[in-house]
Amino acid sequence: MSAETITTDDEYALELVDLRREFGDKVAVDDVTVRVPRGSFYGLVGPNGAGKTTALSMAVGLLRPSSGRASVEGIDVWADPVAAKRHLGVLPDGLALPERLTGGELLTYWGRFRGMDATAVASRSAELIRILELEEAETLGTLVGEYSTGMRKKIGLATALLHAPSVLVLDEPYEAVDPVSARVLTRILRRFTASGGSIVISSHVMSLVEQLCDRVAIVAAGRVVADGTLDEVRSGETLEDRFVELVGAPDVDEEELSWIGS
Ligand SMILES: Nc1ncnc2c1ncn2[C@@H]1O[C@H](COP(=O)(O)OP(=O)(O)OP(=O)(O)O)[C@@H](O)[C@H]1O
Repeated sequence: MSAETITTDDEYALELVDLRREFGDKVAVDDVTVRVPRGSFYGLVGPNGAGKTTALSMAVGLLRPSSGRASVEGIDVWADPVAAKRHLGVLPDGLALPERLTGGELLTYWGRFRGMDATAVASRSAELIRILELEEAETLGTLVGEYSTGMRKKIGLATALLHAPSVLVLDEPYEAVDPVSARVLTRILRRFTASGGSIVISSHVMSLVEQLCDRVAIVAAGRVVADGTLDEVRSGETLEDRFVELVGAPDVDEEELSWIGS
């Protein structure tokens, strides 16, 4: 799998500028600016409800921003979504999949829908299914609707990779994935960046982000509270300590929740 060659001079694979999204009175994403340099492995971290999924959804053309702009490889996602999406592989949150297809059928459908050549779809699908350890399910004719949570995540990743995009945007790619598959996934993602591709992941697992990402943004209450290289953001601490320091953690007094276990 090699990342597609990009001809634009733009130095950013993904650029979000003053992105904002309101839901009624709630400001979910509050003028967020994030720049992902080409070839980087970028981690977006933040507590539950911080606005990560909302920001990423706007970045990839799934959710219209209230204001601001998003571009992929220099192409405005909302002005020219078809061109921008050609460069993008996306694993959205709560991925809706055709439930009545097997994993292999889903990849075939997806690849052909994207206008890929049938031979390339067949060989890449078989490779992805084997590498992501979905072969047995395929042999048994297991439908995607019968997949476990982790298997759904893996077939979702396969759809994101199939057309060899240059930018991957993956919302919680490791969630519910077993340790063996996680290693495989890490190998795939590392190879992707080594061949020039760019990746943005959201994650709650700080150790994983420290291990994988060279750049990080911490998002809290819809705003970026720190961003830069991993070392800049950590500033001599662990990412988890820095995260808790910036985001804050509520105290739990001795008396509180005393009914638990009573
Ligand atoms: N469709 C929606 N309608 C109303 N509010 C929404 C909608 N989607 C998100 N929100 C709100 O926007 C805020 C940000 O949500 P978002 O899902 O982006 O957070 P997140 O950082 O991805 O959280 P998590 O880590 O729990 O997945 C939350 O307060 C959420 O309730």
